[in-house]
Amino acid sequence: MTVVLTPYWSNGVQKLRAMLQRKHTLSFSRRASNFHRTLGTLAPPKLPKGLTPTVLDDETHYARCLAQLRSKDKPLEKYIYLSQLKEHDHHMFYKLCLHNMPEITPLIYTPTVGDACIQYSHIYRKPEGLYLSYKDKGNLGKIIRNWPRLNDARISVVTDGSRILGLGDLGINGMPIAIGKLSLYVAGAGIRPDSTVPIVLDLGTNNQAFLDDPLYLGLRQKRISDEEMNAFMDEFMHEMSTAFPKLLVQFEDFSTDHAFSYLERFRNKYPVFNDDIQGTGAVVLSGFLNAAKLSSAASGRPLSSHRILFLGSGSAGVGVAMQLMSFFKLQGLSEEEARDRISLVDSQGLIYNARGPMAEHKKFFSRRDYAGPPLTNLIDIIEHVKPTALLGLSTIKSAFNQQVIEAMAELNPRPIIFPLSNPVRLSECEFHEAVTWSKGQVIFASGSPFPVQEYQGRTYYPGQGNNMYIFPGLGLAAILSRASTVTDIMVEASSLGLADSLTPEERELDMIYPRVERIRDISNHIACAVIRAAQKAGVDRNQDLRRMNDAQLSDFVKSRMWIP
Ligand SMILES: NC(=O)C1=CN([C@@H]2O[C@H](COP(=O)(O)OP(=O)(O)OC[C@H]3O[C@@H](n4cnc5c(N)ncnc54)[C@H](OP(=O)(O)O)[C@@H]3O)[C@@H](O)[C@H]2O)C=CC1
Ligand SMILES: CC(=O)C(=O)O
Ligand SMILES: [Mg+2]
Repeated sequence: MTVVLTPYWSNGVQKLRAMLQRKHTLSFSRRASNFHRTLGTLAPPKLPKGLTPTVLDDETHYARCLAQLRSKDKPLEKYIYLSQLKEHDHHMFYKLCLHNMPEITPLIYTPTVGDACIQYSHIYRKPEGLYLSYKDKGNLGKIIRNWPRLNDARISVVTDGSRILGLGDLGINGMPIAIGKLSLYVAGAGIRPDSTVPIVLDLGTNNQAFLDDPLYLGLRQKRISDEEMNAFMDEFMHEMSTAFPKLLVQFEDFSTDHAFSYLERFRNKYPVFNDDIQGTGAVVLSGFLNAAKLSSAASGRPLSSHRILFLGSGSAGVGVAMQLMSFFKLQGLSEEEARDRISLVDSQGLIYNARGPMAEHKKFFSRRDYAGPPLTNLIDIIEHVKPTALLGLSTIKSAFNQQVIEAMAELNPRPIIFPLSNPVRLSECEFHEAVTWSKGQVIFASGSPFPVQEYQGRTYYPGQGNNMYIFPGLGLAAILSRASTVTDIMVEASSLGLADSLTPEERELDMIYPRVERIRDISNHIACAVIRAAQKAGVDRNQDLRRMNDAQLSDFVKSRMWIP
C-alpha cells in the first residue's frame, strides 16, 4: 500500500501512526509533491522508522539530492546514484536532469553509460526493463505481455547488445544504453516515463570475457546464426506490435550488418527507426549545414563545393553519408554529383571499386574514379581527396593526430572536423587538440561532450554531434501524430528542424548545435517539423493535428510534454 502525504495530511501524522500500529506491513513511498515525508517499509508493531520531524519540501530535497550526487567522486558511482534516485523518485531524478542537463547527460548517457554497460552484470541490482532471450523463442508474446503498463507504452529502445557505442559486443550488458536513451526521451522531449519500454534481446555474446565471468547475467552461449536471428526478430516484432499497438520501436546499437538488414526488413511494416543510421545521419546533417556555412564564409567557396571524407564506414558512417547526400541535393547537385562529394575509408583504407569485393552497405559510396594501389594512410587519403570536412565514426582513438589536423588546416581556412566516435575515450581527437593544432580555425563537433576551450584569449564551444539531439523530438512527433511508419522525409525534417533551432546568440558564438539546456524547446521545434513531414507523407494516423496552424501545433506539442 502506498501512502502519499499531502499538505492537508501533514498534521495528521499521529492518526497515521495509530493506523500503522493496526496494520501488519505497510510500505510507504515518497512522491514528489510540494510537501512529502519519507516513511519506509515498516514491520509491526513498531512505530514508523525514518519519519523525519521536518517536512521535506521539494526545493530543499532537490538541493540535497544534487549535493549527494556531487559528493561522489567517480562517474560510475554517480550513475548508480542516479539510477537509484530514478527508481525511488523519478520526479526528482528528472528535475535534476532538466535543471542540470550539461552535468547530468554525460552521466546517464555517453560517456558514463559505456562504463555502466561494461560493468552492468556487476553493478546490477534489479530488473529495469524487458530481458528477452533466445531461450524464450516461441513464448515472446507471453513474456512481453508481462510488461505492467501495456496500454501506456509508446516508445521502446531495443538493443541486442552487439555493438554498444564503440565498445563492441557487450551482450545483455547493453541494457543501460536502452535505459539511458529512454531517460533522454523523458528529459529531452517530455515523453511520459511510464510510456517507455527498455528492451535487451539476449541472443548470446561472442565476448569471451563475459562468457567466462561468473557474474555475467546473460545466456552463456555464442551469438546465434543469422537465420536463427531473423526468425527470432520476426516473432519479436510481430508480438511487439500486437501487445503494444501504439508503440514506436527504436533499434539501437545492433552490429552494422543487422542494423541495416532489420531497418530494411521492418521499416515499411511497423513504426521503427534505427538511431545509429538515421538519428546519427540527421544530427550530423544538421551540424554540417551550419558548419558548412561558416567554412564557406571563410573560404569564399560555394556550399556545393564541399568534399567530405569519412574515417569509418559502418552503420553510423554510411548512415551519415547517406543523409549528407541531401546537403548536396539542397545545393542543386544531382545524385551522382552528390555521391562524388563523399569518400569513405574503412579498416582497409579508401573504399574504391577496383579494390575488390566489399560489404553491401559500402558499395554505394565506393569510388569509381580511382584505380591505383590501395590508399591506407590517412594523410595520403587527405592529399588525394582534398576534403573540406573530416568525419570520424571509426572507434579509433587519436586517429586524427596533429599531422592530420594540420593537413586539414592547410587545405582549408576553416576545416570541419567531427570526431564522432563514442564514448569519449574512443574519440578520434580531443577538442583542445583540434583547436590548438588548427590554430583556432577548426569547426568542431564530437560524439561525446568535451569542455569549452580558451585559446589565445578566445572562447571556443565544442558542438556535440550526437543523435540525442534528434531522437527525443523525432520520437515525440511519431507518437503524437501516430505515424504508421517513420519515413526518410520525417528524418530529414528532424535534421532541418534542429539546424534551424539555433538562437542568434548561439550563431554569434559560431556554435553549430544549440545549447543542450534548451533541449525541450529544441525537441518542440523538431517535433513540429516532423509532424508536418508525416502529414505530407500521409503516414499520420492522428489527423486532428492537420487542422492546427504552426503556433497551435507548437502549443499542443508543449502541452503534451510531461513535466516532473
Ligand atoms: N555521435 C553519434 O551520435 C554516434 C556515434 N556513433 C559511434 O560511431 C562509431 C562507429 O559505429 P558503427 O558505425 O556502428 O560501428 P562499426 O563497427 O560498424 O564501424 C566502424 C567502422 O570503422 C572502420 N574502422 C575500424 N578500424 C579502422 C581503422 N583503423 N581505420 C579506418 N577505419 C577503421 C571499420 O572498418 P571495417 O568496415 O573494415 O571493419 C568500420 O567501417 C562508434 O564509436 C559509435 O559509438 C554511432 C552512432 C551515433
Ligand atoms: C550515440 C550512439 O547512438 C552511439 O554511439 O551508438
Ligand atoms: Mg547507438
